[in-house]
Amino acid sequence: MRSAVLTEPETFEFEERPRPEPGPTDVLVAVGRVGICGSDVHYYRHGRIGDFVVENPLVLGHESAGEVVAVGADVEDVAVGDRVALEPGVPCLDCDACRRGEYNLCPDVRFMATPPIDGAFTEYVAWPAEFAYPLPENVSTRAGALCEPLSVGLHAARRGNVDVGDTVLITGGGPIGMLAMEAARVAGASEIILSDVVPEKLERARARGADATVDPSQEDLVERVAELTSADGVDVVIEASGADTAIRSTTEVVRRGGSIALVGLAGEGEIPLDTHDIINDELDVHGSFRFRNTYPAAIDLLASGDVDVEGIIDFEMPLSELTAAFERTDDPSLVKGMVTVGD
Ligand SMILES: NC(=O)c1ccc[n+]([C@@H]2O[C@H](COP(=O)([O-])OP(=O)(O)OC[C@H]3O[C@@H](n4cnc5c(N)ncnc54)[C@H](O)[C@@H]3O)[C@@H](O)[C@H]2O)c1
Ligand SMILES: C[C@@H](O)[C@H](N)C(=O)O
Repeated sequence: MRSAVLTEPETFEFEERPRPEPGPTDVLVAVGRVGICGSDVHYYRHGRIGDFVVENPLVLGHESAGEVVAVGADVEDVAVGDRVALEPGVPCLDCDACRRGEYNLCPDVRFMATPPIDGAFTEYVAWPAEFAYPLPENVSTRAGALCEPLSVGLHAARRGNVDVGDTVLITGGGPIGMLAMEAARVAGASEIILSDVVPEKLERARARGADATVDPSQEDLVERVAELTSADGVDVVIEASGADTAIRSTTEVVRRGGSIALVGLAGEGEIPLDTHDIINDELDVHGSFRFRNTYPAAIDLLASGDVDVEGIIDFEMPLSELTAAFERTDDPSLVKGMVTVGD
């Protein structure tokens, strides 16, 4: 099979590799669509993200879906011919975190495209059947691939305790912010404000249902949110930009007793937050790391049409043009690039 392998920063080489053999509890999937995530681009540019260093050639891509072409002897719930979305993180299911149900916090998780685990920019992937979710007929393979960033958004909305009638501010209108917006809406938010510094992203957010948008490079975010909320502040902030200024402002734009979900990763982890605000205003500040138990909900929401993920896709390019596809994601006005594999 043909695999696109990151051999050094900014270099993909196409290698012929043996098609993987599914183990007894695995499915073999002919990959159909793979989204390009910011973390893929970061590995492509820099060869590392923090302590995760690409030391050996690595296949990137962790937002994937495709068709099952073989199943292991013990697989019962997934069949050849099923189209499936692949959940990219496979935890040990035996440690304390896994036993608590917080499997996204498993220290031994094997996560696609996180060194040394290969991802999905390749023709076939063998993956545990438990983490391959069949897609109903009315959910496309490309939507299935985006169950992954949708899951990040769903988990963030859960971590932020978004409730019916809430006003929610989402800072950052990249794929995660856009899909956190979908998640907040289905969780019951009645008003959603989205901030970004790129005008096209704000336009896109309004077209996708944001009630108001703010460009913090042009206007004061705290003042604008105060205007929009009659000075109370929002019930929930989902921080999905990773920008220092946006992270700092979370405690100022949220109402007393409100909640903050921090998703965006800043260049440096240490960012001052006003602890007096957090204490005096009884703010709930939650980290939001990847996701857990979200794929079934993501697929149901796609099947019912309650959320849209395909509308964030700006372009599709074939695996053979992977370098050009990665280069294209540099355009700040674009939200999501998608790679087609196979037919
Ligand atoms: N916690 C997790 O599990 C998790 C998972 C996926 C991504 N992430 C992180 O979430 C963040 C968002 O991911 P993405 O893929 O959407 O990234 P992205 O870079 O595509 O989007 C970030 C957006 O924030 C905007 N932005 C920049 N400065 C801003 C500011 N001051 N205020 C508001 N918006 C601003 C950018 O214009 C961009 O549209 C990244 O930091 C990423 O590393 C975290
Ligand atoms: C969750 C996933 O999308 C993210 N890029 C990560 O590697 O953690």
